[in-house]
Amino acid sequence: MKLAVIAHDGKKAEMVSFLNKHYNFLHSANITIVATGTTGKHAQAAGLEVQRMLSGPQGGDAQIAAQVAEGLIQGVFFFRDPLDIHPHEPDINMLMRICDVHNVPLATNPATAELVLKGLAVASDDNN
Ligand SMILES: O=C(CO)COP(=O)(O)O
Repeated sequence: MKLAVIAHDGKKAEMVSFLNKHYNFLHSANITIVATGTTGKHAQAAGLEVQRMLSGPQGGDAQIAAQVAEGLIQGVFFFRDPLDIHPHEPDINMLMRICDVHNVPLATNPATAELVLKGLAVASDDNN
């Protein structure tokens, strides 16, 4: 299973601490993590293993949306900063729309992401 993680600048620290907190589960459940460029750089600097796409404003959100549309990504954790403006707002909206079009779980804050991970843990227990 592949999960995408994306965080706006004001939320990158929260994303790294979220991933650290859940790394054992993600690793043991064989979940591959793909990230937009700078989010991925922060995660790698914290010692986490992630695949990096382009930075969000350079097309990283669009690359992740394409993988969602192709059925290659099964969940998206997108910690958005609602208090900041983003030059690539159309790409952000497009990624969220594509998740809805393809019924792919999309968590836009850590509280929802926790619940999604709990659901994945239950699903992976059921499969074992
Ligand atoms: O801008 C982003 C999401 O819209 C995130 O991109 P970065 O991880 O490259 O900062």
